[in-house]
Amino acid sequence: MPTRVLILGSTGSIGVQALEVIAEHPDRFTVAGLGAGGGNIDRLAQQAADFGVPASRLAVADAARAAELARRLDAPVIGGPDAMVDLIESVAADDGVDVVLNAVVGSIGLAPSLAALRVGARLALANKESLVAGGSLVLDAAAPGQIVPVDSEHSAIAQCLRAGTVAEVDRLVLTASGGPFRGWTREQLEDVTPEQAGKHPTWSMGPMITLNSATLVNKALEVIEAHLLFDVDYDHIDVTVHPQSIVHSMVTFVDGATVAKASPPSMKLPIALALGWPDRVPGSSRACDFSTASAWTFEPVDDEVFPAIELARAAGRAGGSLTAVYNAANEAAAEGFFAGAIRFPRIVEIVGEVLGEADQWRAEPGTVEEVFAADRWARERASALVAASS
Ligand SMILES: NC(=O)C1=CN([C@@H]2O[C@H](COP(=O)(O)OP(=O)(O)OC[C@H]3O[C@@H](n4cnc5c(N)ncnc54)[C@H](OP(=O)(O)O)[C@@H]3O)[C@@H](O)[C@H]2O)C=CC1
Ligand SMILES: CC(=O)[C@@H](O)[C@H](O)COP(=O)(O)O
Ligand SMILES: [Mn+2]
Repeated sequence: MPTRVLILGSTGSIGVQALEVIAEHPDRFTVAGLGAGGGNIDRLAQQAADFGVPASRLAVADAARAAELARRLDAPVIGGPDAMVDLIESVAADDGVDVVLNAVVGSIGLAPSLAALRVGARLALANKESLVAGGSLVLDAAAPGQIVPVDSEHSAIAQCLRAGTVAEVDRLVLTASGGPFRGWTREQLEDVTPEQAGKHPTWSMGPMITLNSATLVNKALEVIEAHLLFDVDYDHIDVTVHPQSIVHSMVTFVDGATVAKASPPSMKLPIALALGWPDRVPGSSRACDFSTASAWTFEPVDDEVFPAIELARAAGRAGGSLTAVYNAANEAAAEGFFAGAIRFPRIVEIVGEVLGEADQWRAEPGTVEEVFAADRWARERASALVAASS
Protein backbone atom coordinates (compact mmCIF):
# COMPACT_ATOMS: atom_id res chain seq x y z
CA MET A 1 0.00 0.00 0.00
CA PRO A 2 1.42 3.46 -0.88
CA THR A 3 2.55 5.71 1.98
CA ARG A 4 -0.22 8.24 2.79
CA VAL A 5 1.30 11.72 2.88
CA LEU A 6 -0.43 14.81 4.23
CA ILE A 7 1.27 18.03 3.07
CA LEU A 8 1.01 21.29 5.00
CA GLY A 9 2.27 24.25 2.99
CA SER A 10 1.53 22.42 -0.25
CA THR A 11 1.46 25.62 -2.32
CA GLY A 12 4.97 26.69 -1.29
CA SER A 13 8.41 25.81 -2.58
CA ILE A 14 8.79 22.60 -0.53
CA GLY A 15 5.13 21.63 -0.93
CA VAL A 16 5.22 21.88 -4.71
CA GLN A 17 8.42 19.82 -4.91
CA ALA A 18 6.94 17.21 -2.58
CA LEU A 19 3.97 16.85 -4.91
CA GLU A 20 6.38 16.42 -7.82
CA VAL A 21 8.06 13.59 -5.91
CA ILE A 22 4.68 11.98 -5.24
CA ALA A 23 3.59 12.37 -8.89
CA GLU A 24 6.81 10.66 -9.98
CA HIS A 25 6.22 7.71 -7.59
CA PRO A 26 2.47 6.92 -7.51
CA ASP A 27 3.35 3.35 -6.53
CA ARG A 28 5.08 4.57 -3.35
CA PHE A 29 3.15 7.63 -2.24
CA THR A 30 -0.39 8.97 -2.20
CA VAL A 31 -1.76 12.34 -1.03
CA ALA A 32 -3.85 12.12 2.15
CA GLY A 33 -4.57 15.84 2.49
CA LEU A 34 -3.35 19.30 1.61
CA GLY A 35 -3.08 22.45 3.71
CA ALA A 36 -1.97 26.00 2.97
CA GLY A 37 -2.29 29.57 4.17
CA GLY A 38 -4.77 30.87 1.62
CA GLY A 39 -2.44 33.12 -0.33
CA ASN A 40 -2.74 30.94 -3.44
CA ILE A 41 -6.05 29.05 -3.52
CA ASP A 42 -5.89 28.71 -7.30
CA ARG A 43 -2.81 26.56 -6.88
CA LEU A 44 -4.33 24.61 -4.01
CA ALA A 45 -7.49 23.90 -6.04
CA GLN A 46 -5.37 22.73 -8.96
CA GLN A 47 -3.31 20.46 -6.68
CA ALA A 48 -6.50 18.97 -5.25
CA ALA A 49 -7.79 18.27 -8.76
CA ASP A 50 -4.45 16.82 -9.93
CA PHE A 51 -4.15 14.44 -6.97
CA GLY A 52 -7.83 13.66 -6.48
CA VAL A 53 -7.99 15.15 -2.99
CA PRO A 54 -11.60 15.82 -1.86
CA ALA A 55 -12.61 19.18 -0.34
CA SER A 56 -12.96 17.56 3.10
CA ARG A 57 -9.20 16.93 3.02
CA LEU A 58 -8.23 20.48 2.22
CA ALA A 59 -7.36 23.05 4.88
CA VAL A 60 -6.82 26.79 4.53
CA ALA A 61 -5.68 28.92 7.47
CA ASP A 62 -7.31 32.10 6.22
CA ALA A 63 -11.02 31.53 6.95
CA ALA A 64 -12.24 33.89 4.21
CA ARG A 65 -10.08 32.19 1.60
CA ALA A 66 -11.24 28.78 2.86
CA ALA A 67 -14.85 29.89 2.36
CA GLU A 68 -13.99 31.11 -1.14
CA LEU A 69 -12.42 27.75 -2.01
CA ALA A 70 -15.43 25.92 -0.55
CA ARG A 71 -17.78 27.99 -2.76
CA ARG A 72 -15.65 27.19 -5.77
CA LEU A 73 -15.60 23.45 -5.02
CA ASP A 74 -19.19 23.47 -3.83
CA ALA A 75 -18.19 21.49 -0.72
CA PRO A 76 -16.92 22.41 2.78
CA VAL A 77 -13.20 23.01 3.25
CA ILE A 78 -11.52 23.07 6.68
CA GLY A 79 -10.79 26.72 7.47
CA GLY A 80 -9.45 29.05 10.15
CA PRO A 81 -6.38 29.39 12.34
CA ASP A 82 -6.61 25.78 13.61
CA ALA A 83 -7.24 24.34 10.16
CA MET A 84 -3.90 22.48 9.87
CA VAL A 85 -4.40 20.72 13.20
CA ASP A 86 -8.04 19.96 12.37
CA LEU A 87 -7.01 18.46 9.02
CA ILE A 88 -4.39 16.20 10.61
CA GLU A 89 -6.81 15.00 13.26
CA SER A 90 -9.66 14.41 10.85
CA VAL A 91 -7.57 12.49 8.29
CA ALA A 92 -5.92 10.45 11.07
CA ALA A 93 -9.33 9.54 12.52
CA ASP A 94 -10.72 8.69 9.09
CA ASP A 95 -8.45 6.63 6.79
CA GLY A 96 -5.22 7.34 8.64
CA VAL A 97 -2.03 9.13 7.66
CA ASP A 98 1.51 7.77 7.57
CA VAL A 99 3.57 10.92 7.05
CA VAL A 100 2.82 14.58 7.73
CA LEU A 101 5.15 16.86 5.77
CA ASN A 102 5.21 20.16 7.63
CA ALA A 103 6.28 22.72 5.03
CA VAL A 104 4.43 25.68 6.48
CA VAL A 105 6.58 28.76 7.00
CA GLY A 106 7.16 30.24 10.46
CA SER A 107 6.54 29.29 14.08
CA ILE A 108 2.84 29.03 13.21
CA GLY A 109 3.90 25.48 12.27
CA LEU A 110 4.37 24.47 15.91
CA ALA A 111 0.80 23.31 16.65
CA PRO A 112 0.67 21.23 13.41
CA SER A 113 4.04 19.62 14.23
CA LEU A 114 2.71 18.62 17.66
CA ALA A 115 -0.55 17.37 16.16
CA ALA A 116 1.31 15.18 13.66
CA LEU A 117 3.32 13.63 16.50
CA ARG A 118 0.18 13.19 18.61
CA VAL A 119 -1.65 11.17 15.96
CA GLY A 120 1.39 8.93 15.54
CA ALA A 121 2.37 9.97 12.03
CA ARG A 122 5.97 10.36 10.97
CA LEU A 123 6.79 14.08 10.96
CA ALA A 124 8.78 14.99 7.85
CA LEU A 125 10.01 18.31 9.12
CA ALA A 126 10.83 21.18 6.78
CA ASN A 127 9.34 23.77 9.15
CA LYS A 128 12.45 24.20 11.30
CA GLU A 129 10.83 27.14 13.13
CA SER A 130 8.45 24.79 14.96
CA LEU A 131 11.34 22.80 16.40
CA VAL A 132 13.39 25.90 17.22
CA ALA A 133 10.39 27.47 18.98
CA GLY A 134 9.00 24.34 20.64
CA GLY A 135 12.36 22.79 21.56
CA SER A 136 12.01 20.15 24.26
CA LEU A 137 8.19 20.20 24.03
CA VAL A 138 8.43 18.89 20.46
CA LEU A 139 11.15 16.38 21.34
CA ASP A 140 9.19 15.10 24.34
CA ALA A 141 6.12 14.59 22.14
CA ALA A 142 8.07 12.50 19.62
CA ALA A 143 8.77 8.79 19.74
CA PRO A 144 12.34 7.81 18.79
CA GLY A 145 12.76 8.30 15.03
CA GLN A 146 9.33 9.89 14.60
CA ILE A 147 10.81 13.17 13.35
CA VAL A 148 12.69 12.89 10.05
CA PRO A 149 14.42 16.04 8.85
CA VAL A 150 13.72 17.50 5.42
CA ASP A 151 16.08 20.47 5.81
CA SER A 152 18.99 19.63 3.49
CA GLU A 153 21.70 19.96 6.16
CA HIS A 154 19.91 17.81 8.73
CA SER A 155 18.94 15.25 6.14
CA ALA A 156 22.63 15.13 5.21
CA ILE A 157 23.65 14.66 8.84
CA ALA A 158 21.06 11.91 9.31
CA GLN A 159 22.55 10.19 6.27
CA CYS A 160 26.13 10.66 7.53
CA LEU A 161 25.04 9.14 10.85
CA ARG A 162 24.40 5.88 9.05
CA ALA A 163 28.22 5.63 9.07
CA GLY A 164 28.54 5.86 12.84
CA THR A 165 26.57 6.39 16.04
CA VAL A 166 25.75 9.67 17.79
CA ALA A 167 28.04 8.51 20.62
CA GLU A 168 30.89 8.40 18.10
CA VAL A 169 30.30 11.97 16.88
CA ASP A 170 33.01 14.52 17.51
CA ARG A 171 31.53 17.40 15.48
CA LEU A 172 28.54 18.14 13.29
CA VAL A 173 29.61 20.44 10.46
CA LEU A 174 26.77 22.36 8.83
CA THR A 175 27.49 23.89 5.47
CA ALA A 176 26.19 27.38 4.58
CA SER A 177 26.14 28.90 1.12
CA GLY A 178 27.06 32.24 2.68
CA GLY A 179 24.05 33.83 0.96
CA PRO A 180 24.09 36.61 -1.64
CA PHE A 181 26.24 38.91 0.51
CA ARG A 182 29.14 36.59 1.24
CA GLY A 183 32.32 38.67 1.50
CA TRP A 184 30.47 41.97 1.93
CA THR A 185 31.34 44.49 4.65
CA ARG A 186 28.96 45.74 7.34
CA GLU A 187 28.83 49.10 5.53
CA GLN A 188 27.86 47.49 2.22
CA LEU A 189 24.97 45.68 3.92
CA GLU A 190 23.38 49.01 4.92
CA ASP A 191 21.95 49.56 1.43
CA VAL A 192 20.73 46.03 0.70
CA THR A 193 17.22 45.97 -0.80
CA PRO A 194 14.59 43.23 -0.34
CA GLU A 195 15.06 42.43 -4.02
CA GLN A 196 18.80 41.81 -3.56
CA ALA A 197 18.15 39.76 -0.42
CA GLY A 198 15.61 37.71 -2.39
CA LYS A 199 18.22 36.35 -4.80
CA HIS A 200 19.80 33.24 -3.33
CA PRO A 201 23.02 32.17 -5.06
CA THR A 202 22.26 28.43 -5.20
CA TRP A 203 18.71 27.60 -4.03
CA SER A 204 15.25 28.61 -5.20
CA MET A 205 13.11 28.85 -2.04
CA GLY A 206 10.29 30.82 -0.42
CA PRO A 207 10.88 34.50 0.48
CA MET A 208 11.34 34.08 4.24
CA ILE A 209 14.00 31.37 4.16
CA THR A 210 15.73 33.21 1.32
CA LEU A 211 15.97 36.35 3.46
CA ASN A 212 17.09 34.21 6.40
CA SER A 213 19.86 32.77 4.25
CA ALA A 214 21.01 36.30 3.44
CA THR A 215 21.23 37.32 7.12
CA LEU A 216 22.58 33.86 8.05
CA VAL A 217 19.63 33.54 10.43
CA ASN A 218 18.74 30.39 8.46
CA LYS A 219 22.04 28.84 9.49
CA ALA A 220 21.51 30.07 13.03
CA LEU A 221 18.12 28.33 13.19
CA GLU A 222 19.76 25.25 11.70
CA VAL A 223 22.42 25.13 14.43
CA ILE A 224 19.61 25.05 17.00
CA GLU A 225 17.73 22.49 14.90
CA ALA A 226 20.83 20.27 14.74
CA HIS A 227 21.37 20.51 18.48
CA LEU A 228 17.78 19.44 19.12
CA LEU A 229 17.53 16.71 16.48
CA PHE A 230 20.85 15.02 17.12
CA ASP A 231 21.41 15.84 20.80
CA VAL A 232 24.91 17.24 20.17
CA ASP A 233 25.93 20.20 22.31
CA TYR A 234 26.57 23.61 20.79
CA ASP A 235 30.35 23.40 21.34
CA HIS A 236 30.42 20.47 18.93
CA ILE A 237 28.42 22.04 16.09
CA ASP A 238 30.37 24.00 13.50
CA VAL A 239 29.34 25.99 10.45
CA THR A 240 31.49 26.27 7.36
CA VAL A 241 30.75 28.40 4.30
CA HIS A 242 30.57 26.25 1.18
CA PRO A 243 29.35 28.49 -1.66
CA GLN A 244 28.69 25.63 -4.11
CA SER A 245 25.97 24.03 -1.89
CA ILE A 246 26.96 20.53 -3.01
CA VAL A 247 28.18 19.16 0.31
CA HIS A 248 25.02 19.51 2.39
CA SER A 249 26.70 18.87 5.75
CA MET A 250 29.21 16.56 7.36
CA VAL A 251 29.89 14.59 10.51
CA THR A 252 33.36 14.25 11.99
CA PHE A 253 33.65 11.14 14.12
CA VAL A 254 35.90 10.58 17.15
CA ASP A 255 38.48 8.67 15.11
CA GLY A 256 39.07 11.70 12.86
CA ALA A 257 36.95 10.48 9.93
CA THR A 258 34.69 13.07 8.31
CA VAL A 259 31.71 11.72 6.38
CA ALA A 260 30.06 14.16 3.97
CA LYS A 261 26.82 13.95 1.99
CA ALA A 262 27.03 15.48 -1.48
CA SER A 263 24.56 15.99 -4.32
CA PRO A 264 23.70 18.93 -6.59
CA PRO A 265 21.43 21.43 -4.81
CA SER A 266 17.89 20.07 -5.05
CA MET A 267 15.39 19.63 -2.24
CA LYS A 268 13.73 16.72 -4.00
CA LEU A 269 16.31 14.31 -2.60
CA PRO A 270 15.80 15.16 1.10
CA ILE A 271 12.04 15.45 0.59
CA ALA A 272 11.81 12.02 -1.06
CA LEU A 273 14.10 10.49 1.56
CA ALA A 274 11.96 11.87 4.39
CA LEU A 275 8.75 10.60 2.76
CA GLY A 276 10.23 7.17 2.13
CA TRP A 277 12.50 6.99 5.22
CA PRO A 278 14.57 4.92 5.78
CA ASP A 279 14.48 3.85 2.13
CA ARG A 280 16.04 5.89 -0.65
CA VAL A 281 13.83 6.80 -3.58
CA PRO A 282 15.68 6.06 -6.84
CA GLY A 283 16.13 9.02 -9.19
CA SER A 284 15.27 11.69 -6.60
CA SER A 285 18.05 13.97 -7.82
CA ARG A 286 20.86 14.18 -10.31
CA ALA A 287 24.06 12.81 -8.84
CA CYS A 288 27.40 14.68 -8.74
CA ASP A 289 29.24 14.47 -12.05
CA PHE A 290 32.91 13.72 -11.49
CA SER A 291 33.76 13.49 -15.20
CA THR A 292 34.45 17.23 -15.41
CA ALA A 293 36.63 19.39 -13.17
CA SER A 294 34.93 21.12 -10.26
CA ALA A 295 36.04 22.74 -7.02
CA TRP A 296 34.37 22.48 -3.64
CA THR A 297 35.57 25.19 -1.28
CA PHE A 298 35.11 25.79 2.43
CA GLU A 299 35.77 28.98 4.39
CA PRO A 300 34.97 30.30 7.87
CA VAL A 301 31.86 32.37 8.61
CA ASP A 302 32.50 36.10 9.08
CA ASP A 303 30.84 36.37 12.50
CA GLU A 304 31.61 40.10 12.77
CA VAL A 305 29.55 41.00 9.72
CA PHE A 306 27.01 38.19 10.22
CA PRO A 307 26.45 37.82 13.99
CA ALA A 308 23.25 35.75 13.66
CA ILE A 309 24.84 32.36 14.33
CA GLU A 310 26.70 33.41 17.48
CA LEU A 311 23.52 35.03 18.80
CA ALA A 312 21.66 31.76 18.25
CA ARG A 313 24.31 29.73 20.03
CA ALA A 314 24.00 32.06 23.02
CA ALA A 315 20.20 31.78 23.01
CA GLY A 316 20.39 28.00 22.63
CA ARG A 317 22.90 27.62 25.45
CA ALA A 318 20.79 29.81 27.74
CA GLY A 319 17.84 27.53 26.99
CA GLY A 320 14.21 28.00 28.05
CA SER A 321 12.10 29.80 25.45
CA LEU A 322 14.96 31.98 24.23
CA THR A 323 15.16 30.14 20.92
CA ALA A 324 11.43 30.82 20.44
CA VAL A 325 12.19 34.48 21.21
CA TYR A 326 15.04 34.47 18.69
CA ASN A 327 12.85 33.07 15.92
CA ALA A 328 9.81 35.28 16.60
CA ALA A 329 11.91 38.45 16.84
CA ASN A 330 13.47 37.54 13.51
CA GLU A 331 10.08 36.91 11.87
CA ALA A 332 8.82 40.32 13.04
CA ALA A 333 12.03 42.17 12.10
CA ALA A 334 12.02 40.49 8.67
CA GLU A 335 8.48 41.77 8.15
CA GLY A 336 9.79 45.26 8.92
CA PHE A 337 12.58 44.85 6.38
CA PHE A 338 10.21 43.56 3.67
CA ALA A 339 7.96 46.57 4.36
CA GLY A 340 10.90 48.95 3.91
CA ALA A 341 10.75 50.11 7.55
CA ILE A 342 14.27 49.04 8.55
CA ARG A 343 17.63 48.48 6.90
CA PHE A 344 19.01 44.97 6.38
CA PRO A 345 21.53 44.89 9.28
CA ARG A 346 18.82 46.03 11.71
CA ILE A 347 17.09 42.62 11.37
CA VAL A 348 19.73 40.77 13.36
CA GLU A 349 20.45 43.78 15.58
CA ILE A 350 16.80 43.74 16.61
CA VAL A 351 16.95 40.00 17.32
CA GLY A 352 19.94 40.70 19.59
CA GLU A 353 18.20 43.59 21.33
CA VAL A 354 15.03 41.56 21.97
CA LEU A 355 17.12 38.68 23.35
CA GLY A 356 18.88 41.20 25.60
CA GLU A 357 15.53 42.03 27.22
CA ALA A 358 14.26 38.43 27.37
CA ASP A 359 15.46 37.17 30.75
CA GLN A 360 11.88 36.36 31.77
CA TRP A 361 11.83 33.64 29.08
CA ARG A 362 14.85 31.71 30.35
CA ALA A 363 12.73 29.10 32.15
CA GLU A 364 12.00 25.84 30.36
CA PRO A 365 8.43 26.06 28.94
CA GLY A 366 6.05 23.54 30.47
CA THR A 367 3.29 24.01 27.93
CA VAL A 368 2.89 25.07 24.34
CA GLU A 369 0.93 28.13 25.57
CA GLU A 370 4.09 29.32 27.34
CA VAL A 371 6.01 29.03 24.07
CA PHE A 372 3.31 31.01 22.27
CA ALA A 373 3.46 33.65 25.03
CA ALA A 374 7.21 34.02 24.51
CA ASP A 375 6.68 34.12 20.74
CA ARG A 376 4.01 36.86 21.07
CA TRP A 377 6.11 38.91 23.47
CA ALA A 378 9.15 38.75 21.16
CA ARG A 379 7.08 39.78 18.13
CA GLU A 380 5.68 42.76 20.00
CA ARG A 381 9.12 43.87 21.23
CA ALA A 382 10.67 43.44 17.79
CA SER A 383 7.79 45.31 16.11
CA ALA A 384 8.22 48.15 18.59
CA LEU A 385 11.94 48.30 17.75
CA VAL A 386 11.10 48.27 14.04
CA ALA A 387 8.71 51.18 14.58
CA ALA A 388 11.32 53.06 16.60
CA SER A 389 13.93 52.52 13.88
CA SER A 390 11.84 53.86 11.01
N1 LIG B 1 12.28 26.08 0.28
C1 LIG B 1 13.28 25.32 0.67
O1 LIG B 1 14.09 24.88 -0.18
C2 LIG B 1 13.47 24.96 2.10
C3 LIG B 1 12.54 25.31 3.05
N2 LIG B 1 12.69 24.92 4.35
C4 LIG B 1 11.68 25.28 5.32
O2 LIG B 1 10.43 24.80 4.86
C5 LIG B 1 9.38 25.69 5.26
C6 LIG B 1 8.63 26.16 4.02
O3 LIG B 1 9.53 26.90 3.21
P1 LIG B 1 9.15 27.32 1.74
O4 LIG B 1 8.45 26.20 1.06
O5 LIG B 1 10.39 27.85 1.14
O6 LIG B 1 8.14 28.51 1.99
P2 LIG B 1 7.07 29.16 0.99
O7 LIG B 1 6.93 30.58 1.41
O8 LIG B 1 7.43 28.87 -0.42
O9 LIG B 1 5.74 28.37 1.33
C7 LIG B 1 5.13 28.49 2.57
C8 LIG B 1 3.88 27.66 2.62
O10 LIG B 1 3.26 27.86 3.89
C9 LIG B 1 1.88 28.17 3.68
N3 LIG B 1 1.41 28.97 4.80
C10 LIG B 1 1.67 30.26 5.11
N4 LIG B 1 1.03 30.61 6.23
C11 LIG B 1 0.34 29.53 6.64
C12 LIG B 1 -0.52 29.25 7.73
N5 LIG B 1 -0.82 30.19 8.64
N6 LIG B 1 -1.05 28.02 7.84
C13 LIG B 1 -0.79 27.07 6.92
N7 LIG B 1 0.03 27.26 5.87
C14 LIG B 1 0.58 28.48 5.74
C15 LIG B 1 1.85 28.90 2.36
O11 LIG B 1 0.55 28.89 1.81
P3 LIG B 1 0.00 30.07 0.84
O12 LIG B 1 1.19 30.72 0.21
O13 LIG B 1 -0.86 29.35 -0.13
O14 LIG B 1 -0.73 31.01 1.73
C16 LIG B 1 2.83 28.05 1.57
O15 LIG B 1 2.20 26.89 1.13
C17 LIG B 1 10.05 26.82 6.04
O16 LIG B 1 10.04 26.52 7.39
C18 LIG B 1 11.50 26.77 5.54
O17 LIG B 1 12.42 27.28 6.47
C19 LIG B 1 13.77 24.20 4.76
C20 LIG B 1 14.74 23.86 3.86
C21 LIG B 1 14.67 24.22 2.47
C1 LIG C 1 17.98 24.02 1.01
C2 LIG C 1 18.11 24.28 2.43
O1 LIG C 1 18.14 23.40 3.25
C3 LIG C 1 18.23 25.67 2.87
O2 LIG C 1 18.08 25.78 4.26
C4 LIG C 1 19.57 26.14 2.42
O3 LIG C 1 20.52 25.55 3.21
C5 LIG C 1 19.67 27.62 2.48
O4 LIG C 1 20.92 28.01 2.13
P1 LIG C 1 21.95 28.72 3.11
O5 LIG C 1 23.05 27.74 3.33
O6 LIG C 1 22.35 29.92 2.31
O7 LIG C 1 21.25 29.10 4.38
MN1 LIG D 1 18.77 24.16 5.18
